Amino acid sequence: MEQASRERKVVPPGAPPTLELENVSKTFRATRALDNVALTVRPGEVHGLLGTNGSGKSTLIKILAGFHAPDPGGVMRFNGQPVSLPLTASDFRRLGMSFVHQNLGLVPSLTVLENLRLSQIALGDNRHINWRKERAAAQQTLDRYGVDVEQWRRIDEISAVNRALIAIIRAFEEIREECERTGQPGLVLLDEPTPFLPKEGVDRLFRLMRQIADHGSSVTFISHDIDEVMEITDRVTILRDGKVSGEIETREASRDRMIEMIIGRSLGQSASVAHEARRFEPFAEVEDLVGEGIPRCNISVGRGEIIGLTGLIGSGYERVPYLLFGASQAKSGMLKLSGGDAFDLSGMTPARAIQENFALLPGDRPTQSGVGGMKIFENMLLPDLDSYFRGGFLRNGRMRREARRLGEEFEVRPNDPDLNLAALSGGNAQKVLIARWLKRKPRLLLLDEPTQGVDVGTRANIFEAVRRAAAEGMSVVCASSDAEQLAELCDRVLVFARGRIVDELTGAGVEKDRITQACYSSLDAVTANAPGEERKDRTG
Ligand SMILES: Nc1ncnc2c1ncn2[C@@H]1O[C@H](COP(=O)(O)OP(=O)(O)OP(=O)(O)O)[C@@H](O)[C@H]1O
Repeated sequence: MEQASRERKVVPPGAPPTLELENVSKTFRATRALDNVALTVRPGEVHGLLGTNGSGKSTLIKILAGFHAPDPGGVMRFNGQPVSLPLTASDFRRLGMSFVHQNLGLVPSLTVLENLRLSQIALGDNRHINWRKERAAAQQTLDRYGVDVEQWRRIDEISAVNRALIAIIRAFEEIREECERTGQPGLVLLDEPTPFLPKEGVDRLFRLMRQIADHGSSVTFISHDIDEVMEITDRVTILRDGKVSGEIETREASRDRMIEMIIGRSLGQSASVAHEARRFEPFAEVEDLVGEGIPRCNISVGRGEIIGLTGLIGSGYERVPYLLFGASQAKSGMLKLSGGDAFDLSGMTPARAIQENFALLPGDRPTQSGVGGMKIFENMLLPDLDSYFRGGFLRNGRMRREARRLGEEFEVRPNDPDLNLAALSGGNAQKVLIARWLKRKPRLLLLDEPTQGVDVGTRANIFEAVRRAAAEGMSVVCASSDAEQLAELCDRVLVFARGRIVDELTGAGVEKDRITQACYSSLDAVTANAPGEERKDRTG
């Protein structure tokens, strides 16, 4: 991928770093989340903060947001001025820092205008809001960043890309006035803002980040996507087990070197898969599935086959796993299994699906799948509780041992079955939930963005575990917007547009660039094919 322009405009020579941290540590009971961390972010720089799941990235961001107090002894300077730690929750704005957290922090039921001007409105005289003035200010902001969104639309009505853009613009606007007042650069910290976005959306976000950096402020960017990191960052700092394990200029690092610095080993060949077109025994036929956003679709899945569902955001592919599991109600459709069983999908429920030994790993795992207040071992073994009862008593010891073994296999850190799920980092919580379903050996595994937020090393392990289970006969349907992930994992990929399957890639056609290309040509295909469903078939 081509690197964006590295032209700088207004950074005076000899300017101090925007942010400097030294000896920052954070201990949560037995966990040393950060251990004497040092971080330097220069003015006008896009700085990547990388590391495996649980390496301490979010903890560091939360210290800067005044959410966590670090252990005593840490040093912080902002634009060369000492800042005393811990920060309070209002310090960051005064200093000129703002944040975009993973959930973007927008209010879905409010309009673009209200979200953009929320803090100004809240700080002003809210007995009389001058909407004409607010509208003009919001339009000026949108124009300044070249973003074309209707400001009266509610946030939940606009695209995922535009939502992310609005969150980033708002973060930058929050610091702009302070920076103009002090003449000092500010810092926007982005914690994985790009998941789920198609390539074109990521490109727009990156242009915006560059625009911010070109005006002398800095951006700190957390991501597990190495290609994105290579494309957008100037320099990266890498955390491993709470310590800084490296700092490097991006242009001096190859992709493999970067991965090695993050996971502490080379990925080897495990992440690639040979794509010869294979034949599978039939396992399931989905016939005439109709549901919200899906006018009609038919899918066949072989026994042991891994099929990917993809398309541009909003094309409907992401709804299919939920409709098959009964987590969203289908209007009609049949699921026919090769053994002769047939299910009316309009009456499917998650309880029925679990009874049939189907499993669903939803995309929004923290809220839809795991129970944060329950311990790791309870979360892992929840669907199997029956098998751990003896004489009316739950055999906690056996459950803990099993959970620890699974934790080792899936590299959960820290591997302590008695911790609450909520105490794990996002990626580690995901590993627990993936382990939970794979342990059950489901007949049909339905995945939505299965390795979202999971680091590159663990991602390879998870794919290997899924492939192993598929080799033993488990069928997999995986919805994902990540072409690279689909190419690594799937035997066959179905491309959706406007709720219909418009393309099918098999064999050598299951390749990152071809998948991306198929997503972009999908809209033409649906226009040409509508209203029927004649899909192209590409075996490459
Ligand atoms: N509130 C908490 N209580 C106890 N332990 C915590 C808490 N928050 C984080 N930790 C622990 O601190 C360590 C660092 O977690 P952190 O969330 O910072 O990792 P991360 O690098 O952001 O990971 P990911 O890429 O998965 O988001 C982990 O071992 C985690 O379990």
